[in-house]
Order: sequence, then C-alpha cells, then structure tokens
Amino acid sequence: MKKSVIIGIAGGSASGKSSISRRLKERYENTNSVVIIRQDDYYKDQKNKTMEERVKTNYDHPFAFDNDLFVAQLKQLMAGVAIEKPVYDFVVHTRSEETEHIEPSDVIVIEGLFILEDEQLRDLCDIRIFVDTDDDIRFIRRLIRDVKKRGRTIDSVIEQYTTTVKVMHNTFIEPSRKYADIIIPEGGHNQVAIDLLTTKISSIIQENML
Ligand SMILES: Nc1ncnc2c1ncn2[C@@H]1O[C@H](COP(=O)(O)OP(=O)(O)O)[C@@H](O)[C@H]1O
Ligand SMILES: O=c1ccn([C@@H]2O[C@H](COP(=O)(O)O)[C@@H](O)[C@H]2O)c(=O)[nH]1
Repeated sequence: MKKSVIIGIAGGSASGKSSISRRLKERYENTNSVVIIRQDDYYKDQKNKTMEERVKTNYDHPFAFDNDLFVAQLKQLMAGVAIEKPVYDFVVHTRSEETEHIEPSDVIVIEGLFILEDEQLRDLCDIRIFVDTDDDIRFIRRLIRDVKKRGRTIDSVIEQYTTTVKVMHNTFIEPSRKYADIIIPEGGHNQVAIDLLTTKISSIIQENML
C-alpha cells in the first residue's frame, strides 16, 4: 500500500459529519480501503471523576481532547502499523473499557469538531472539508439525537447548548471554516457532495493499486 490519504471532516455539533463519513464508508463496506476515525473517541478519559464532575466538563473546548494520542495513532497508521483506538461512551462521559482494532488503509477519514482548528490535525489532512449547517438546524438535530441516543434530558441539552456549545462553536469551530478546501452545506444528506467525494476516493484507491 502506498501513502494513506487523509480526508478531514470538521463542522459544528450535529452538522452531519458522522452521517457523511458513514455514507462514504458504506460505499466501500466490503473492502479495507476506507476507515473512519472520530475525534470524539479521543475525548480525555474521565474515569477518575464522579458523574457530577463529568457533567460539568466543557466538552466543546479543544482541551477536552487528547489530540496528542490522536496524532500519534494517525502517524502510526500512515507508517503502516495497526492501532488500538479508544472508544468513547457519551452516556457516561468517559472512555469505555473496549478498544477498536484499526488496520492501515488507503483512505483515512477523520471527523470531528476540531479537525481544522487543530494545527497538527489540519496539517495531516490531504483534503479538508467543513460541513456547514445553520445553528438552529444543528440545535434541533442535537436535541433529538442526544435525547434518543446519548441519554440526555431536553433541559440538559438546552442548558449545555446555551452555556458552552454555542459560545465554543463561535470561538473555535466556525473560524476554522477558512481552512477548508470544500464546504458542504446541510450535512448528511448532501448527495452531490457524497458522490463527488466517492469519485475522489475511488480514484485514490485505484492509484494505490497501480
Ligand atoms: N441532512 C440532514 N437532514 C436531516 N437530518 C440529518 C441530516 N444530516 C444529519 N442528520 C441527523 O442529525 C443528527 C446529527 O448528525 P450527525 O451526522 O451525528 O452530526 P455530527 O457528526 O456532525 O455531530 C443525526 O441524528 C443525523 O441523523
Ligand atoms: O462526554 C461528552 C462528550 C461530548 N459531548 C458533546 O458532544 C458533542 C460532540 O459530538 P458531535 O457528534 O460532534 O455532536 C460536543 O458538542 C459535546 O458538547 C457531551 O455532551 N458529553
């Protein structure tokens, strides 16, 4: 295998980063050519904190992540070495006991809030994407998702959004949009964007086979 190509997908919470990444991966389901790595899995471990303390953490500040581990593991994959990726559990706000074994692949899609904000991560990306979805749409999507899938109450989602998520988004995430090569409006169901990216990924895989 030649050099892995890294596609970085950034954007605000609930903008549609994970949905786009999933749709890309689906096209290559039965191959080992494309792997997705979520920055969310590199949230710092909080096992030593109580649940009460964990709820108070600002999860929308860059310091909430162990980006050194993220970068180190990406470099390992690029050097052709498999990794044991941490797995984050949103319901209990900490790393789970399990890890996920990831093999090197032609295309590594990395997705997360700070992929373009963090200089080290940004520099590792060959293609930089920002998913641009209006704040009100993101809030509605997050409310539904966090209640259904992340064990939250409506009140807690509103409280977290108004105290940290919104201001951190405006401070760190929105400004990182300027580093993008491509901006995808509306997130997960943008079929044209998904088709264009799929064409690009297929050509990378074919080149690697030559
Ligand atoms: N274009 C879209 N239209 C409607 N719902 C969407 C769209 N894109 C994503 N969603 C939904 O919004 C929620 C957040 O999307 P997700 O991909 O998890 O965002 P992110 O990874 O950026 O936080 C999910 O429940 C997803 O199904
Ligand atoms: O323990 C945690 C960790 C993160 N969050 C929130 O999740 C989002 C990031 O996930 P997206 O899939 O990009 O929305 C972030 O905005 C944090 O506020 C959390 O609530 N608890």
